Amino acid sequence: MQEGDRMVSTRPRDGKADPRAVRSADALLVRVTRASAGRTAAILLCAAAAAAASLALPAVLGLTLDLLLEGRPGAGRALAATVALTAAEVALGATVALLAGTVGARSTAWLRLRAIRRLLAAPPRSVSRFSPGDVATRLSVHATEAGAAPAAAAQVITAVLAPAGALVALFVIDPWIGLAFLLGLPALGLLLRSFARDSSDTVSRYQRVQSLLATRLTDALGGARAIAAAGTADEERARVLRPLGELGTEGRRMWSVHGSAMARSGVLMPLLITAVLAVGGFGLAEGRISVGDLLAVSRYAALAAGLGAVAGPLGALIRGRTAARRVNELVTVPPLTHGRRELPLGGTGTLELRGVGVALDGVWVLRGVDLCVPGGQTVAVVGRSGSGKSTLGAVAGRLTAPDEGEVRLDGVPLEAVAADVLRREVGYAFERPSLRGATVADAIASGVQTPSAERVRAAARAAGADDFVRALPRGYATALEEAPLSGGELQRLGLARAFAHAGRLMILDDATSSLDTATERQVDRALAREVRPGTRIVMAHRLSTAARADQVVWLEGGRVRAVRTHAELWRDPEYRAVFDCGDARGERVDR
Ligand SMILES: Nc1ncnc2c1ncn2[C@@H]1O[C@H](COP(=O)(O)OP(=O)(O)OP(=O)(O)O)[C@@H](O)[C@H]1O
Repeated sequence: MQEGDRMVSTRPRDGKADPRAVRSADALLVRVTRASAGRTAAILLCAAAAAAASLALPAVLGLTLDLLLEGRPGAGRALAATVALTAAEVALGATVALLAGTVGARSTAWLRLRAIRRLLAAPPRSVSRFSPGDVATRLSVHATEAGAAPAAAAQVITAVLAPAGALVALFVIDPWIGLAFLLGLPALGLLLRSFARDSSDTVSRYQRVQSLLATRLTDALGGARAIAAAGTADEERARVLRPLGELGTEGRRMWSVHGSAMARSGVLMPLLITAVLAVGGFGLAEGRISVGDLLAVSRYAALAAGLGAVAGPLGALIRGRTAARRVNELVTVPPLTHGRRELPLGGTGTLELRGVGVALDGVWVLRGVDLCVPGGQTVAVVGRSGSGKSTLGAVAGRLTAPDEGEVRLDGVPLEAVAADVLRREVGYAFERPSLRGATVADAIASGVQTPSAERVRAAARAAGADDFVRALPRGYATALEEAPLSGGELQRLGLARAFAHAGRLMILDDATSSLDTATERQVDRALAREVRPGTRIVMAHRLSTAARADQVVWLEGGRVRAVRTHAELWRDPEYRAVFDCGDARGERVDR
């Protein structure tokens, strides 16, 4: 395994959502809403006040008309009230839009932060089921949609308030008019229900295809060199773009659900308003209502018909809930747990594995591993590709937790050790290190503790990196992205970082594979003389590394086949075959 390994693409499940996943995602939305509770409450209040203003407006307008027609006093004041209510409606509407934007942005940031924290706290093997493209889509597009859900929920509630109030007003003006409107409501209810159901399904499929596209694109970008070398750019482009057809289909389906709901409500609502106005006309003819009342009825009917407009925020809420499920999958990745214990002072790094097993994707890749590495020893872990060397390295330093058994360092179970103590005392170097920091010096220094500039240089010298770093345009102060690094130089910087933070246990996972033999030996000597002494676990494919180690752990199919010195093991042709030296009996060991 390498640091910054490419993650395996997941193929998200299709079809109906698991009810537990829906409940868990809804709980996440409740938590995100609580985080912006004040602003969300302000949206509700302002929108409720805007609804109240729109409800009062037709009554005041009708009264103004009646006063003007009948020449009664007070028409001026009624007109002023009309203007004030209109202004309040506009101002409150603008405030709601502003608050909804702010709540959306804050909620999105909240969700992203939680998801990123959890991804970084989880063991790499749990995170590996999400590809980088999938994670990027969930954190960008889907977090934004989920972040818009709290404001959309508030808007759905308030979008119902004004129509409900308008319906009451219609009944107050004339029960027959109210009844006429009420008769059309079941059709509207059915329409909204079918919109919510169809919309949720299509949105879920659309979001899945979005992730698939991003996954394929990032996979292709990551493997650009291999694609160019293989001359398969056209096939790759076709592979990346293949889901576009499905995206288009799902997109069209999504908008056709939306459009047909709009069209149906577009027919239903004018019909309802016409029916209401007809009944109002009879009421006027029969003297049950005044001309001003009829004007108010026409406005209230339009307001009540605005119930159809709830489809907008309802659609945003549905998209947000579906997107929250995808973000929630990141937020609920089980974290790697840590304890609070210190390691014994002066411990030499004795490592014990007792009955350790690790299962990946339901398959045991390491099983029944019993090992005891005395403090200060260097142990080489050898075995064919896929035999479990990296997994053993990961479990030995609690980058991952074992599924069975226990790992102890200086007698303390690793799961009981505090996270900062663990990362201070257990260091890693990988085949392809992922460097962090603004400059080359920062990259070497990055870790739970910041070593001095002198220690950074000493570590770089020990790792054989000092010469090429000093040859860079600004030496150690060269910006990391401006430092042209070969594979071997990158590895040496990764080693330098591990050396600068050396604790009682250091795990070198194929960390010297790109170094030439002379440099590797020089690094090995410096590691013995200039770096803090401790236990070293070295995953190796090279004969020379195994030969120099105090002991060799020979892995085969996830089990320990033997633990002996290299010289002892060398007599076994099957061991020699691991190094492709099956016939090399008596071959000089490169020490
Ligand atoms: N994230 C993962 N999900 C599922 N299986 C995995 C995962 N990572 C590794 N494996 C499998 O676990 C087994 C052990 O892998 P591991 O990387 O430990 O082997 P290795 O001996 O270090 O191999 P190599 O020498 O090629 O680096 C392999 O069969 C591999 O396919």
